[in-house]
Amino acid sequence: MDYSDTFATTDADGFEGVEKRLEVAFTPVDMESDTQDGLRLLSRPQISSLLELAGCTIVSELHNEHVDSYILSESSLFVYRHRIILKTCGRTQVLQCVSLLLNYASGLSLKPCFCRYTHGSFLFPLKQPFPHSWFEVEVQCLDSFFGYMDTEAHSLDGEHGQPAWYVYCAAADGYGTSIADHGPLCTLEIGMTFLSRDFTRHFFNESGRQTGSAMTEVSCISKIFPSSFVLDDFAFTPCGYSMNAIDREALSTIHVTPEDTWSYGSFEAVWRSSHSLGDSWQKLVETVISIFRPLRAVLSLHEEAPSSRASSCPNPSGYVCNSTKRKEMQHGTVVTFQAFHRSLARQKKVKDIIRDTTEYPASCEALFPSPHEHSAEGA
Ligand SMILES: C[S@@+](CC[C@H](N)C(=O)[O-])C[C@H]1O[C@@H](n2cnc3c(N)ncnc32)[C@H](O)[C@@H]1O
Repeated sequence: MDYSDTFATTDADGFEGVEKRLEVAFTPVDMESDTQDGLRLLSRPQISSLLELAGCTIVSELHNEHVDSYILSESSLFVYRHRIILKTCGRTQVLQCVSLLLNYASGLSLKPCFCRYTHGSFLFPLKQPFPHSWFEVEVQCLDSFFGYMDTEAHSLDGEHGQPAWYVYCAAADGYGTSIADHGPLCTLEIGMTFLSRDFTRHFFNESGRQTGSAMTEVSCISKIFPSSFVLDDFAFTPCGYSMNAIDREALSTIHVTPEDTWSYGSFEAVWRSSHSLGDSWQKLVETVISIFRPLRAVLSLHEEAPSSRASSCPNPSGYVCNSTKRKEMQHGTVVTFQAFHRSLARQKKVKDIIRDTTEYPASCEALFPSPHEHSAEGA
């Protein structure tokens, strides 16, 4: 089928789907000043001011007893009692809001104890605004806020030695030992480029009448989540899709940029696990990749309670792994990075690959690592 008449684009210069992800964890200045709600006491005007500095706005929201979840014009925001995760794409300037965030947190008697900043290789790096075109400059900017902690920055190589994943971490003294108290977190991020057209065709909405939930169903994204997750999905006009899903403290977020020339999709999941993960997250990766069917995918797993054995993902079916890196961070957490590409054996023609109609998995119920076995302490 020829889709050329169906597809539209929103930006003749190309949309940068690759997100910049900033996570900051806080601790009370002293025990007396600790509150039940912590960062969740930030007012809507305060949140809007932070987002304005980054260059985005709220388009939808969802709340439960642990987390406030927002879909943004450019990706997502999650606010927990002691942790904030802000993920933005396009030409947003996520680091521009750090100063104000620390200010607001200080007003709530909270001080930062951990920061992690990550992103994949941008599709259009030189179109990124300051300080995002160069990782070294981003690191300088982050150090200006968090440099008094233990910091480290790494570029992890993908195919042909090209940097493919960037990670910056800052941790206050004692953060490593406090992980057991706050409950170790696992964060899985997958970035996928050149998505199958059979997948991306579901995310065009020129009439503005398509709903996010219809896109979630028809694309099979709904199959990723057990029924315990509450989904908030949003269809952009004329194209594009974002979704946040929450289940108690666990979160997941998916974003799709479907435009042909710069198609990009991302999947993220954050959950608590003080136990060995088994192979649940690996099955989840297989499922996500079988639904998005990208030509290339990069994966990062950040474990606060790393298992003694290396946690890497076996090749999803039809894919080859061309890079696996494991980095032990100073404060005891571990990042595993992997890069995959579609197997050459299946690459008859790029045209055939992007039109491939591989069957979707029947159901992915119960693959998602369960957050229920862990404490209900705020993240
Ligand atoms: C849904 S957002 C999410 C991008 C995300 N980081 C990803 O993984 O692709 C981007 C998509 O929505 C489209 N879009 C439409 N209106 C938009 C808007 N007002 N702001 C940002 N993106 C918009 C973009 O062209 C693009 O296809």
